Amino acid sequence: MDAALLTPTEMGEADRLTIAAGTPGIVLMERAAKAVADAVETGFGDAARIALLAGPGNNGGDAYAAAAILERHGRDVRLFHLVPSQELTGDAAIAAKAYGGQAAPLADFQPQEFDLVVDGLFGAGLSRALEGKVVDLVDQLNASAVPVLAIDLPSGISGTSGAVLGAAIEAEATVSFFRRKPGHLLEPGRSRCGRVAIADIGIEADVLAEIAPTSFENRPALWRHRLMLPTQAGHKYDRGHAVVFSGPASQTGAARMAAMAALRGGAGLATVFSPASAILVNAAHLTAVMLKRCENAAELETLLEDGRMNAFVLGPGFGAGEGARAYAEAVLSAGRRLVLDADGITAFQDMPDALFDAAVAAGNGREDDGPALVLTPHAGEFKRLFPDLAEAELGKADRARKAAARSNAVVILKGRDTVIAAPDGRAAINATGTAWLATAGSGDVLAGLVAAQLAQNTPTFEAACAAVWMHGKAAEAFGPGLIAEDLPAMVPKVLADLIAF
Ligand SMILES: NC(=O)C1=CN([C@@H]2O[C@H](COP(=O)(O)OP(=O)(O)OC[C@H]3O[C@@H](n4cnc5c(N)ncnc54)[C@H](OP(=O)(O)O)[C@@H]3O)[C@@H](O)[C@H]2O)[C@@H](O)CC1
Ligand SMILES: [K+]
Repeated sequence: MDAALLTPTEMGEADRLTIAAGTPGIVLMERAAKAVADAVETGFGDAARIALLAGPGNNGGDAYAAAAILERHGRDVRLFHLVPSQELTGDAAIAAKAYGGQAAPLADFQPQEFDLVVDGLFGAGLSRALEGKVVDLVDQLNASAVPVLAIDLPSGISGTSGAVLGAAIEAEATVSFFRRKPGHLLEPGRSRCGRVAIADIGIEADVLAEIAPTSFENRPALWRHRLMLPTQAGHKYDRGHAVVFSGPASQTGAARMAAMAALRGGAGLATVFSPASAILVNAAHLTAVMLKRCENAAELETLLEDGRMNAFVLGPGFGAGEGARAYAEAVLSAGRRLVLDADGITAFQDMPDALFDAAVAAGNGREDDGPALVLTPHAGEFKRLFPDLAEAELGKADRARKAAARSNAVVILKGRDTVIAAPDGRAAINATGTAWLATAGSGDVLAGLVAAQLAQNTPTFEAACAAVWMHGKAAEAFGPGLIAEDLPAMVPKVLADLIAF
């Protein structure tokens, strides 16, 4: 549960359970405020004049309590309130009463008079879009060069979806409590948060068992124990056999990159299935990866008789047309797990139900492994299979969750904040990677890395999560100037770190 993310509602539940177990809410607020004051001291120690903005709820209460601590530390603080303190209720009212320092209405706030602004306007309780004077204030603050430290979330960011509701503060740093929220990791929330620090305010991890969160940060803690890493005694066939379908002669590179990634990711063997016309081109480039002719569905049926070929990739550079549909359906009905990417996804745009039905049929009896199908769409490909979900007012995690449930597939919805979702409702949000990953062929390598895990019998959701994480780590390890071919070569280093983990 280390990787759990809590939605604002779930965080409220953690709060409620902790209070019910005997810790008063004001104590939690004091601890939250202490964490905020500590973050001011460590991150903004030389800020001479500090403004704290207090909203109408407990986020504002945290601001009052932090102002009191900073003042006791001798800092020059001034508090600006959205509503008069007499209108506050509960713990926020207690904190406001205890603060005896300077306070003024928010209308008097001028960002340029300060070296640091602490944002306690809205946090987990944001329930609608910001409007009116608050939007003007946010715009003015963002346009100023004054750094902002956000309490819990930058005001205006949804903790559930990371969306900007009306307008949102751009923070340099954010202090949150107990566990991250999805909005800290999903864009644009992630960028608005700046550096995120999570403070322990005395909420015990055992509340998570009762809350049963379904969102997670994609970290090794989530899947490391399910990974099948090679053992000394193992044989190459124990590590499975990944197969990648090649496109026609003019577009074979994508399949080879995916196959190389499958091998580097730990598959015992990798084979490219190539149409006859592309055999020579593929042969000229392959060494460790093997090559077999696969001209049509009938030939595929025969090739599928080799039961050791257990994980398939279809789509990278495959080309448009009906061939992809027949191949995908054949692989799934033969009980093999399939990563469907790029052209493989597009091939089903006019008949997504045919794919989903095949995945449901293949998924039966696979409870231990999870779904037989992995879909790896970017936003445009996602829209081809799930046009209604692409347009619905949903956060990215819920969008991917609904797609996974509908298709009975693990869905990797790609982007800077890639989400991996399973039909059972779990969703992991990835945070590894660099801007350099947005490069031609990067997705082909990812598909191969997923297949590497599937070949090694890692359950589908964990396989997808591990592959996405490694893909990002490989990019981080390489650094600037990355092209897709560089990624497989970085995988050994990423695996070494994982094994040492
Ligand atoms: N959970 C924990 O463990 C702990 C939580 N702590 C802290 O509590 C914070 C959550 O507090 P919270 O629930 O009071 O919500 P908060 O973010 O202050 O906002 C609610 C207020 O804003 C209002 N409002 C909403 N949207 C609005 C809009 N667009 N425009 C205008 N108004 C709007 C809303 O009005 P209403 O919707 O009721 O009409 C209500 O009055 C959390 O972020 C953390 O900082 C810590 O103290 C320690 C432990
Ligand atoms: K805030």
